[in-house]
Amino acid sequence: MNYRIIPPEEINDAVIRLPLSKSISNRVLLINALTGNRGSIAEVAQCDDTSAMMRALDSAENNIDIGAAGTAMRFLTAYFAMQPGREVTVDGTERMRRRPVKILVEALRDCGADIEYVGEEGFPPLKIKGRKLKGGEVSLPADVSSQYISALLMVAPYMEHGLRLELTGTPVSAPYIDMTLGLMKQWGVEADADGSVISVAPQAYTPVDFTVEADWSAASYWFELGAFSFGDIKLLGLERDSLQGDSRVIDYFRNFGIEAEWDDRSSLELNPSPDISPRINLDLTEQPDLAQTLTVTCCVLNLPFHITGLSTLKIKETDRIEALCTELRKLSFVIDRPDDSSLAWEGRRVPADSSGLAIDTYDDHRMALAFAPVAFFLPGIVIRHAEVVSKSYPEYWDHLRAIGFTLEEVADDNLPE
Ligand SMILES: O=C(O)C1=C[C@@H](OP(=O)(O)O)[C@@H](O)[C@H](O)C1
Ligand SMILES: C=C(OP(=O)(O)O)C(=O)O
Repeated sequence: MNYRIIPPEEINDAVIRLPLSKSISNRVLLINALTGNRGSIAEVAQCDDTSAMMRALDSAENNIDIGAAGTAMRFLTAYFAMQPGREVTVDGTERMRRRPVKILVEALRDCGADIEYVGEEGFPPLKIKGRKLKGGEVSLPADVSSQYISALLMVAPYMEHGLRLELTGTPVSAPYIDMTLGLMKQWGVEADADGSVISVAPQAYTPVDFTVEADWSAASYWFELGAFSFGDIKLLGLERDSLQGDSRVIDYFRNFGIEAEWDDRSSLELNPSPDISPRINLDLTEQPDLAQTLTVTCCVLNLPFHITGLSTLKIKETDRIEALCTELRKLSFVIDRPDDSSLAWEGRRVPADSSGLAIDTYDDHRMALAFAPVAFFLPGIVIRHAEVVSKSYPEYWDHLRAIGFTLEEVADDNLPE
């Protein structure tokens, strides 16, 4: 399904109830499963990645398909490894088979887990024979994915000797580790974080009642739209003292003239102003999921930028560095890659590609989510495979329609090659 996007003339008093956080939801589902599902969770995010998690946790089958959900792949590998008597094969999409898990598998093996690679060494699918894990002292590189660390930490309380995890290298996505530790604490499990060492003693989670907050990564697309449209947008459901590192989007968008003001605890008003920074320098080591939003925003507002901390982008739903450079070039922007972990733009443009207005999304929800607001500058821009947003934000297109956007379905035959 391809959508041609026609924006309304202006956006006035838009009110958006954001989807719930998929990262929090997938942790809460896992932790609650470890309590025997005795807690009460009001509601979790309803999207592909949480459905994959719920299906896997409910399944008595031996073959578990987690689709494209990175968190589900990593968290469930740890979960099934510590279920004595359970034997499963965990697999996912073609892309999931290219997303590395070796660091996690080796750390779990060090804890006593029995995990084999079914195909290529270092990648899913994984054959897991569950058993009681011993745990103990484990050292692992923290500069590839924080999800390995979150996975180990969440199951650590049930290891015979607990876990003393030593992180080496410069950690990426650190706020997601804090989110994990914060949620474990709400379920009554204490961890001790001391510099690069995190220790969890043997203990058990206490079931609790929990409400999941809205998703700050999803909020970023509305900040972007606010910056492009100059419209008033109110976002509902966000938590002010959030567990999500992507709440830094508030600070980042001040650069683009967006002042965000809390009406009350969970209602955030975006007020655009013309007060825009002439140049953007950002380090996104802690907020990799904002990379597409921020890069696209800089280009469209014609702001030269240097964004660092992007080393993990190549192993996400697609190689996001490659995808961004290719698609932004279609819109005329020539992006530089000073090194493996940064992107820069100094204002160089070429004539827009003749296939110009059709954006490829590469099975990556964030490509569709971040490029759709560009319609405000380029009415009629097409987002190919618009259905990809269901990974984290299935209601996105309905939300755009509700504030006056027109979305026309376009057949593949009517699009450039
Ligand atoms: O733990 C999580 O919920 C996530 C951690 C991050 O991944 P990495 O730690 O692999 O960067 C982030 O990109 C992903 O969307 C969600
Ligand atoms: C990277 C992402 O998700 P995951 O790694 O969980 O697939 C994302 O949602 O941007």
